[in-house]
Amino acid sequence: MSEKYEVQVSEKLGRYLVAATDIKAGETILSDKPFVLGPNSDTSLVCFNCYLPLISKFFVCKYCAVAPICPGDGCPEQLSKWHSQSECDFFRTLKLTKGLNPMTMVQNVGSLLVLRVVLKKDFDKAAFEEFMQLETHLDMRRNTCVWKFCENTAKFIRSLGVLEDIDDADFIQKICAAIDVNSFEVRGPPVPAIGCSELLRGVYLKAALMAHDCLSNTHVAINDKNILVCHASTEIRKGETIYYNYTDPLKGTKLRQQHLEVGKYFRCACKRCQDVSEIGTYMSSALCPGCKTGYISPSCEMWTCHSCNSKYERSEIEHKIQCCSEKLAIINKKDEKELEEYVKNVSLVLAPNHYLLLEAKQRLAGVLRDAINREPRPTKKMMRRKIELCKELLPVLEKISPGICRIKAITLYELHCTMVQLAKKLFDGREINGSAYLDELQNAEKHLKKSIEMLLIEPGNSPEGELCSKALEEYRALKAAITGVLLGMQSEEKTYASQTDKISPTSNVN
Ligand SMILES: C[S@@+](CC[C@H](N)C(=O)[O-])C[C@H]1O[C@@H](n2cnc3c(N)ncnc32)[C@H](O)[C@@H]1O
Repeated sequence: MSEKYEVQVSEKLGRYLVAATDIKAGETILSDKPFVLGPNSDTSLVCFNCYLPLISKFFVCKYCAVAPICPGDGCPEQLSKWHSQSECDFFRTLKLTKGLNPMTMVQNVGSLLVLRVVLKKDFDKAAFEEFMQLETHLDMRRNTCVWKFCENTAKFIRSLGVLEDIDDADFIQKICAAIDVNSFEVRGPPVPAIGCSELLRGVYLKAALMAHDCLSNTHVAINDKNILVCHASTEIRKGETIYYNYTDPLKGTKLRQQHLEVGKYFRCACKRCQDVSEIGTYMSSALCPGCKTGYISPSCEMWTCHSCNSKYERSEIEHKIQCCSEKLAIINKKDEKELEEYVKNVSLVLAPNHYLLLEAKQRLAGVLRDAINREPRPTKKMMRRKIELCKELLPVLEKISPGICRIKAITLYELHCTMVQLAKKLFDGREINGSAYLDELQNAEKHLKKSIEMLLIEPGNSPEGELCSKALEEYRALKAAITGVLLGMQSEEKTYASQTDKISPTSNVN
């Protein structure tokens, strides 16, 4: 199969991918195995072989007697294994020649990923050279705190004696930088029965070349074998740039830009970043204190109302927004009342789709979902509120993540669940008739169908893939319920018709 993309180079983006052909939404653009995958620099201890968190105790590898690994029966069979033969031999030699202690590796687990890259230079030369071509922004990092932090890794790796044939004094700094600028977050394997997992970082040499845009046209998923699959989230025409969103689309422009500047060393100038209204969502805007209906957004040193044109001091508005942000940081985000109170109060200050309000609303929808699932008799009020929240979130998601989008798929699924539950409750309580019940079920079916269309590209055993299987089962059940209601209505009509048939002659006589 010929590649769906080609690599181009520009002064602004460096290397980047463009579509080599027209690509439809949902089509696979590329799949990529990790060049390296491993724990973060600030991680807690994980098994060096399978990356399961080592919570209370660990064993060391029988062969090298250095690498901390899973205790008991060892690593689960189905998980990828990362403690390679060459690494094991390397540790074993160090143990014998320099007395390398397992505790040294335990204390330096944050440097493991860098060490694994260094070991690749001898065992996977071609890929290693490709890795060393990746963007590093080394000059922007030099003498910053991140540089100083990486010096600890450099010192540790030097102490293992693997850099003796390397002349480049910045060798480890380059590797740390290439990992920081190019890696993808990867969910580590979940601890059986507990479910928690460590967040890992993976470098994918093909996928790393995708440029960023806050309105991306791709959807990236990493499966349980750590293979990254990139699909088009919207149609991409031949010659168009393939964009991946490096940052969180649910954050406002200032936060997204800070994240990109600090972690990826560039200033984003995409359509969303250049538009103070954030493509009409007003996700960083406040309510105009003057007209109370318009939204104010920053323009130069002032904040200006889009509706009445009033102007406000930047510091005054930013202080108000900062207070809303600090308040959200301290409230109990598992408490329905606290979240409702926050939404109520902050709605008097912020635009309705401000990212802080959206975060609170998303959390509130989650708290209501848990309560509805937990309670034997959830109230209609709870269900209506959850439906309202999902309906408020969806149009914003449609604007900031057009096409296939994971959060949108989950929100649509949640919306459908509660619509079905509420409709059933109303119908059983004779508060709506069969026809209104049918309408609600059919509307819920549309949302569920849209959700499934997006979830179908998620890897089978990821949480989203599991949601997809559940959604498919529910789709069948919902179809059956709809047919049941239709049949019920038809037989009622027949009964009604046969009753009127019986009545009619009499009526006619009259
Ligand atoms: C993950 S790398 C992408 C591959 C890189 N262009 C290369 O040649 O190796 C991320 C880097 O690409 C550049 N980049 C990506 N998207 C960009 C954008 N929208 N604007 C400016 N620079 C961008 C930045 O230098 C950023 O740090």
